[in-house]
Amino acid sequence: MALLAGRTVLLRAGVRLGAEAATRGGNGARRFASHRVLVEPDAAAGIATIKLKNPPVNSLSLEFLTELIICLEKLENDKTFRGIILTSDCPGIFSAGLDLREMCGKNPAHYAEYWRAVQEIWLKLYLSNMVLVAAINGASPAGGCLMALTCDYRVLADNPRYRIGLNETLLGIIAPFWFKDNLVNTIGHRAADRALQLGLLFPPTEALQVGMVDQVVPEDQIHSTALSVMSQWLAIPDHARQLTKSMMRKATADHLIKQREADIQNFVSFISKDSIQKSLQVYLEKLKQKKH
Ligand SMILES: CC/C=C\C/C=C\CCC/C=C/CC(=O)SCCNC(=O)CCNC(=O)[C@H](O)C(C)(C)COP(=O)(O)OP(=O)(O)OC[C@H]1O[C@@H](n2cnc3c(N)ncnc32)[C@H](O)[C@@H]1OP(=O)(O)O
Repeated sequence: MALLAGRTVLLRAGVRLGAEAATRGGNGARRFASHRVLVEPDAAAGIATIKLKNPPVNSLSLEFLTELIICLEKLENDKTFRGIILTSDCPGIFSAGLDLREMCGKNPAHYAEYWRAVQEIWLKLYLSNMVLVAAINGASPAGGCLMALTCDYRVLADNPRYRIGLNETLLGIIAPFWFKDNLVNTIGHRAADRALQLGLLFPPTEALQVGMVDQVVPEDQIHSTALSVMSQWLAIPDHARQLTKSMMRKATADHLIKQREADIQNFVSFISKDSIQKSLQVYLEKLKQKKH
């Protein structure tokens, strides 16, 4: 069982906590990994590296999100860790964002369950007491970008194929208000207005210019850079940094928390529309045909 949104929910079949590997790392720290979320602990440094491993593109399926939520809960409750580096185990892809198959051809109850999990992961990441550094080692569209935007610092590997942004309009869908709020808080209103309307995916140089990421580094330096950024952030006393983080983020998170059920209903009715289903199916089909 896992705690989702203050309520206890049964994990869906296939997401079995019992399937985790729990071993001890070299430094004695407990290492735990689910199927798709690898955690590499460095207890001495107080840092855990989370590697997303849902090949081929780390799309955020309900099962993957559930595993990630459980993993974050565990780390948040483990006093050993003060910082998380969020990165990908899938070469060239940070995350392709929400899994389009969860939003196509399913029933309203499924859409509602899925959207609650999307809200939950965002709240968990955005309000985390730990320092979160995104080591973005691949393409990061839409929900992938959103995950990175929840972090306290973003390092992007310098590869023109690694584009990042909220491209929802290109799919004929709309970034929800809390995606928008997170982006506005990061790059400012004017740049967010343009980026959201045009569904812009920024290559590294432009992403840095617009403030979508904080640093662009050669690919082979991404982890060492994330570690050095982390040590700078961890040098700040936790209580002062955490209260400041909360002061900066609480209003944005509360905006969603207060409207959570209404946001789910909005999503379900929007995504259930025939026209939206058609757009998503066409988009998925285009992705599949790209290779042929
Ligand atoms: C009133 C308003 C109220 C509420 C709100 C309303 C609306 C809700 C808004 C919902 C928000 C959604 C945010 C999202 O995250 S939507 C997802 C957007 N993601 C994308 O656009 C990325 C699409 N993917 C790509 O661009 C490329 O795949 C990528 C650059 C990531 C990788 O390219 P690469 O060439 O390496 O791989 P591909 O051959 O393209 O893909 C491999 C297989 O993976 C499948 N795939 C890719 N992305 C997804 C995905 N997001 N979901 C599911 N499946 C995905 C792809 O089809 C290939 O499959 P196969 O052909 O191998 O079967």
